[in-house]
Amino acid sequence: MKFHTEPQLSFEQQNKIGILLMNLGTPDAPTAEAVKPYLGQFLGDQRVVELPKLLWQPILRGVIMPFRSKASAHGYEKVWLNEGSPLAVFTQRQCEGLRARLPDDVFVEYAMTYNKPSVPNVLAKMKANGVGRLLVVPLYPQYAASSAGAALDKVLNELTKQRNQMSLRTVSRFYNHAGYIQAVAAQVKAYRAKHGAGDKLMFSFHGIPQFHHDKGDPYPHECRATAKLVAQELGLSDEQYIVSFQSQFGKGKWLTPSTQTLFDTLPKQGVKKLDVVCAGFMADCLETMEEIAIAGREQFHAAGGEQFHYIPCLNDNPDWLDALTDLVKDNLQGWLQYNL
Ligand SMILES: C=CC1=C(C)c2cc3[nH]c(cc4nc(cc5[nH]c(cc1n2)c(C)c5CCC(=O)O)C(CCC(=O)O)=C4C)c(C)c3C=C
Ligand SMILES: [Fe+2]
Ligand SMILES: [Fe+2]
Repeated sequence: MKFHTEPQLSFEQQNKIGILLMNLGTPDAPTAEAVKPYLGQFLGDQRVVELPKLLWQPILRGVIMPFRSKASAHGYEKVWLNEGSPLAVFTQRQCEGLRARLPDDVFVEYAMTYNKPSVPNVLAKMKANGVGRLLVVPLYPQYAASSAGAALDKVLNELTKQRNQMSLRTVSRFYNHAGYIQAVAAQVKAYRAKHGAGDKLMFSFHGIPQFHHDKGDPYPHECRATAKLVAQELGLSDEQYIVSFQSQFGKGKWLTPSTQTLFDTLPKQGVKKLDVVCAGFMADCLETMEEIAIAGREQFHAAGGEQFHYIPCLNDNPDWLDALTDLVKDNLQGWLQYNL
């Protein structure tokens, strides 16, 4: 059947408000077997790798998936928590924190763009519980087609299959939301008060291919705007902070300056004490815990750096959960007041 059968609920029971938090997704276990299908889904998405399927799929399946899944699994092993993958653990805690801060009749869930919990399954659960009005919040403050765009695609695609389509609102970005900015600034301030401030504060954001931006993806502008606002909140001058882009994938040109290049060059330019904050990641994950806090630290010290401080992501920080609640409530305007 092209369109789903609707759950057997009375007309009056089908108008609940649902909040869907979204993040990228992560493997089920830190093993090559578990990483392989996850990478296949992720890198098979044309939002992420914009190559024709016929050209890319054989390279992905034949070369990338077998080799990269082994290398990535070693990385995941180093950061895996008792409860599971950090990204999944922190996203789940954010979901619980938001649920606790909203009225009981608002249905709060999270889904992942890749792997599980999948959008089709979570939306089916929401439908069964009477959700008729949906607010989607991808947990990426800065919009990139390859992150928030890919997440929203999954929701929009599911709506094309619903017989009684949900009313839909999306928060495609919140890079300048005051509560988010203040929560990041407070996190940096608290860390520096405890451990001392470095010579520079690095804002390291996940990179994207340069051509995505050239074709209209606003992502780097939003990253720089966030960094500027946080720096202002902290009273930092332009010389006291730097914005860079990490996690380059493949051989094409990505956004610059590259975080990994700066780990090599900054000590030679006299920056011996570096503080790094990954303000574009709402949850610590492989890319922050392994690539920055472990590999980045080693690289910085090998290049002559003396002190490397990694400032954790907001994760389940209550300031951030309060800000997320405000962001959600702002975007529910009208919905909370009226039972349409
Ligand atoms: C801001 C969010 C992200 C953007 C934009 C983004 C773009 C992007 N990523 C890749 C390739 C990989 N990313 C990987 C992991 C990963 N990426 C993000 C976020 C963004 N990616 C997160 C939160 C994570 C961590 C997931 C976890 O389980 O902890 C990986 C997989 C791991 C690895 O093998 O390194 C790849 C691959 C591309 C190509 C891209 C833009 C086009
Ligand atoms: Fe990524
Ligand atoms: Fe630009």
